[in-house]
Amino acid sequence: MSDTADQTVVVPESGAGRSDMIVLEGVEKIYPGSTQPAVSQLDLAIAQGDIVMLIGPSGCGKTTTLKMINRLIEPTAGRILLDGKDVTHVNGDQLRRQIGYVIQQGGLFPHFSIADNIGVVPKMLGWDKQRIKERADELLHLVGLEPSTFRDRYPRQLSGGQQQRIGVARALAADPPVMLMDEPFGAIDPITRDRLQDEFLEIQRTVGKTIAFVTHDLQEAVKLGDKIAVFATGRLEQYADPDTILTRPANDFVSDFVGGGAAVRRLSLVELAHLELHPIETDEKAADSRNGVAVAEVDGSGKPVSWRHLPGADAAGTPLVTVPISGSVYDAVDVMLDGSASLVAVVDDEGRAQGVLHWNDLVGGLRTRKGDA
Ligand SMILES: Nc1ncnc2c1ncn2[C@@H]1O[C@H](COP(=O)(O)OP(=O)(O)OP(=O)(O)O)[C@@H](O)[C@H]1O
Repeated sequence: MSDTADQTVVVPESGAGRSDMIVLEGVEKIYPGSTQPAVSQLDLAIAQGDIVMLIGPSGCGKTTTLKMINRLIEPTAGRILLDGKDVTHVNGDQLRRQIGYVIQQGGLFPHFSIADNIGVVPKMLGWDKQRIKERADELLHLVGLEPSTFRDRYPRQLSGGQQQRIGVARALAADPPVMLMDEPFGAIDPITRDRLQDEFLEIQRTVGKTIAFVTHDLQEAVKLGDKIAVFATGRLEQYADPDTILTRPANDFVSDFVGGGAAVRRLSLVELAHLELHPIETDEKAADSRNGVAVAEVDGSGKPVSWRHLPGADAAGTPLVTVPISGSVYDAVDVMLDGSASLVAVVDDEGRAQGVLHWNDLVGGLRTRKGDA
């Protein structure tokens, strides 16, 4: 293609010992009757275990790209390799059994029970009934839905968020190495979406799939992506990790697309577990001998419920809000703004206090990271 000279296509370096699981080489799609390619000369390599977010304006070719990977759409030119094997011309039906696919609103079969929806691919693969049933229950557990409550229901008896969880479970059923996700959380309200994203990351920690994920939402791309591929009409403008996309956009298009607010978006890349937190004390007696330490009142299970003492502030007038240490600074800011609190208690998985983050720390914390970069 003549216009590719200035096209920045950065093939990511694979981590040590990791190979590229999905490789697109010179892939192109020209729809019948169209003169312009919907996707043009696309080179993209996705390393094993990575989540790559495909983002860009409406009509730029994200869904076309995704569907070429599982050959729901046939490329007009180029090669697609899965785990090193050229799959450009293998049987499409067989290929799709090895690739999980999740679409908006789950795409569940309305007349199939939840267990049967999850079991669609295993059934096609000839698994026996008992194995399919056990797998459905295992996956319901994994996506946080109680099997005895949900396995015999029908999709219409589930909320949008629950249907989306089933969509993920169904895609994982035959344990495919690769998952394609087309705006899976697009039709979900923001609070549920946030929770589904957290659960999705948690599941990914367990299953370690290689994932191509289409989204419209830059915040979602930054939160979930190991890498982000930014598309303009039919072509890839930048392919890099979220921090690079936000801080070093490759060109004006990416810069305009990212827009303002990059500093706020970067907050979701700073993990609370990596910050030095202020100490918190929950034992009043121990705290008596230590000045300058926040002291929280705890309930019977050791979870902080209110402030007893705050250095330099009125403990009685300050609400105690908490954020899990697995979260990001973005989550901490969200909790503080939501609770009108100038500080937040960071808690572990059991809800026990680990430390305190102050509103005033935020600027300092980010400055440190910027200095590192
Ligand atoms: N079946 C089709 N026949 C002809 N043109 C198509 C077909 N499907 C998509 N297109 C065109 O190809 C281009 C890319 O579409 P695609 O759906 O891949 O974009 P997208 O980035 O996923 O868009 P959106 O964000 O709006 O979902 C668009 O111009 C679209 O009109």
